[in-house]
Amino acid sequence: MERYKILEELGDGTCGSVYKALNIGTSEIVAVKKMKRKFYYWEECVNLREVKSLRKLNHPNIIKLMEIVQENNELFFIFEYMEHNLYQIMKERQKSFSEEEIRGLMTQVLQGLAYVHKNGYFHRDLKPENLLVTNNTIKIADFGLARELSSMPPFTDYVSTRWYRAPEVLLQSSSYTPAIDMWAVGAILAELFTLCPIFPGQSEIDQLYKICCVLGAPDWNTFPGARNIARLVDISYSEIMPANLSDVIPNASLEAIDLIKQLCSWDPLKRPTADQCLQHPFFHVGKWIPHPPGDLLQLRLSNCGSKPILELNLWDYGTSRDDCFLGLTLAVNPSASNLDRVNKSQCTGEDIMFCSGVHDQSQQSVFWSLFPPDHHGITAPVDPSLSLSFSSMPHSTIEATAQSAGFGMASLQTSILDCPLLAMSSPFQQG
Ligand SMILES: Nc1ncnc2c1ncn2[C@@H]1O[C@H](COP(=O)(O)OP(=O)(O)OP(=O)(O)O)[C@@H](O)[C@H]1O
Repeated sequence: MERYKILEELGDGTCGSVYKALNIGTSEIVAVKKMKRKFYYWEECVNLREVKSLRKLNHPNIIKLMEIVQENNELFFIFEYMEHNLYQIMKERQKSFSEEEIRGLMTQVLQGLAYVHKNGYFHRDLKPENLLVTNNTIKIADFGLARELSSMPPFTDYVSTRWYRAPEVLLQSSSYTPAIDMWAVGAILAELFTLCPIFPGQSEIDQLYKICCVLGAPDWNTFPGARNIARLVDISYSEIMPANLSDVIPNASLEAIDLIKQLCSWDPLKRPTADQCLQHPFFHVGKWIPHPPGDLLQLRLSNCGSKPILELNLWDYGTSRDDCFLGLTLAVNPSASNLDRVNKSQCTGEDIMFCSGVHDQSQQSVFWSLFPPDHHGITAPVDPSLSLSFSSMPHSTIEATAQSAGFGMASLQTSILDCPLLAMSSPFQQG
């Protein structure tokens, strides 16, 4: 270990203490986990769950185990270093994450988790402290409790931190599945919105009670073979009514609420897998438009304070000649102050608020513009303040920075119809 210079302690966990360290030879910053128990034989070391699982798992969203050092009956894991963990980030944050940020984080967690599950493991201790973050990258860490799917139940040993512990674990079911990780994902997703744990139980019984307060009592038959079912029976006698999840997480969209509901299902069989989650509409409402080579397709609405954020996915318009020649004009009635700001800051006299080419070849471009409703002959519909029309417009060179992008017309309509200020009105007109 003389190759490493310990710089500071990062965390003190159940199994080990973690330090930030410098690899003197390479000048690389690493995280060193010094295991608390002694290891006398190399076989003992390589048989550790953390070693067995991490040696097999290689994914951009899973923390990389770089080296294992056994020295003087002590065992050290050398990991790639990450600057923060999600718990610290949430604790220090003053305002909640935007849904776009949450989508970005959760997509990565789910991709990492899907990979873990596909490779025959489940993590069993997912919690914000075990999600490590550097810049915008998040990685799953602490595979100390990871378990091979093929290992035989019953899994009776300690599993997962209480607040993120699935009901079947609290009730000591005879077997656990990767669905226990999906429960934790649901609880973490909810917490990303509110910055508070959704089920902050103070004991195992209180944990079940807190879950009942949000979800209501479960079906008795959900947990056959659960050794602690009496715990739930006691609680359920108090006839707790389920809460409205939208009241518990008021800043979450309906899509997010639906995903959290599915993930936090009492019944493990009803929870979606990590792959299924990634297909959920929550991840497809406002996805980023991938930047085409050589161009930035950017629509900055939220920075101007306009509501709602309108997002269009150009890929929904296909690549056929007709599609590409179609200029998409989006006419919205933003608030006057927003409009002023945008016009002054970006458009210098033009009424086009935002637009962007896709490729350099103008004939291949699809672009959109955002107009105040009464300019250039585009009149606002009688009542609703949004209209959409297609027209062939000259290609503008005004550039805007991409803030968000991307959903198809179907979801645009849905969100618009949900919002009284933005009922969809005028029909599409092909120019
Ligand atoms: N690669 C890393 N880079 C930076 N910090 C890390 C890294 N690995 C772990 N940490 C920090 O150390 C803390 C403890 O690490 P870890 O969870 O691996 O230890 P543990 O003993 O298994 O803990 P637990 O009691 O949660 O099981 C983490 O919450 C994290 O803040």
